[in-house]
Amino acid sequence: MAHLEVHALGKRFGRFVALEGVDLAVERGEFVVLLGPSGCGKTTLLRLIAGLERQDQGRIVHAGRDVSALPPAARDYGIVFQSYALFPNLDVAANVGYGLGTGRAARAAVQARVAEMLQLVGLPGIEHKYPAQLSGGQQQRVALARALATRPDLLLLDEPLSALDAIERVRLRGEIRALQQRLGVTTLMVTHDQEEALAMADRVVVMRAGRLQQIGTPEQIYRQPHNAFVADFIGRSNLVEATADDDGRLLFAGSTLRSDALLQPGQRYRFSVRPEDIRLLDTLDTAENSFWSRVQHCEFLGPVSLVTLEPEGAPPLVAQFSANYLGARTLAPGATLRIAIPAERLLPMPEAA
Ligand SMILES: Nc1ncnc2c1ncn2[C@@H]1O[C@H](COP(=O)(O)OP(=O)(O)OP(=O)(O)O)[C@@H](O)[C@H]1O
Repeated sequence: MAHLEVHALGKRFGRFVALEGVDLAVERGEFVVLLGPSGCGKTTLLRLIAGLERQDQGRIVHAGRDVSALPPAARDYGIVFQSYALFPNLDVAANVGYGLGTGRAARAAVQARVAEMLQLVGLPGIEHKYPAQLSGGQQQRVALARALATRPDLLLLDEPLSALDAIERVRLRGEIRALQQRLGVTTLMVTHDQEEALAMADRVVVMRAGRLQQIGTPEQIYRQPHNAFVADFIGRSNLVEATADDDGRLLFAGSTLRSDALLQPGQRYRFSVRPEDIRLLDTLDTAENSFWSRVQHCEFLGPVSLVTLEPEGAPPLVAQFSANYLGARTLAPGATLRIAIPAERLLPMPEAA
């Protein structure tokens, strides 16, 4: 049995179906990220697990206990929200110690635990500051300290980084991941930022319109997307359509391309091709899977360039070439290039889940 299990969970708001048939199993100590576009239901799923919202269908089992009908206080989790939900009129010590009990007897233990938690999140000695005196990143570290102070068995993070600036976001995501690994606390985080999800998660759950699309490691989600939605949502991707000939090779841009997959003659296929998987060849190179393309547009981004290519008789493709890879070559609009897509990168997309 997994540490946290969600079975056939469903939630409606009036006639709107926010979640439908959601099944999820999170192992002890795992960091699982719920990822999807705005409105796909990821926050609703987190709130159901927290007991802040009640499901219409299905069950939630945490550490072998059915918590589906329990109020939030009877469940065993700590939570961090997007906006710094600290009490503005309480100092940091009182915020972090909030759930730790009161009374004279507990005082010394609470003080020690607060100090330990602040040390843990890299902010020792700020007990007497008030939230308004802290930066956004510091406030989220304090919120994290508060969420973990009671030694919860589950940590729930609802877009904890999205209100921070880009540099602080990257720094704090590394800190949260390191802390989670050190404590071994089972964690579920919501984000709409795919880079954040890939960087932090053991497994990513991709959601769309209230349904799960794919669950897998960051590598699986990126390299073997189950459908076009996942391929497009995670990273950039070109959708290439081509028909297999009698030999199971693809007719594309005046060339025949080989795929590592077994293709049925006469059948039309869709492939997701990552921009970084497109190769730029020397003009005279007639390597396997190569074809001509005209440069429509080149976007210089520093370490990489994004180049929009027009293969003959096919929709445009976006390729990504690193500065090192391009060397001294400049890709002027209108230039004709020899391009290749490796056979192992031409794997047909299964249809929508
Ligand atoms: N209390 C509510 N009453 C009515 N509709 C709601 C309520 N909460 C959420 N919804 C709707 O349910 C859908 C899913 O909301 P949810 O907040 O789970 O999405 P999300 O994937 O977290 O998106 P976002 O990143 O924008 O928060 C949205 O269309 C939202 O408008």
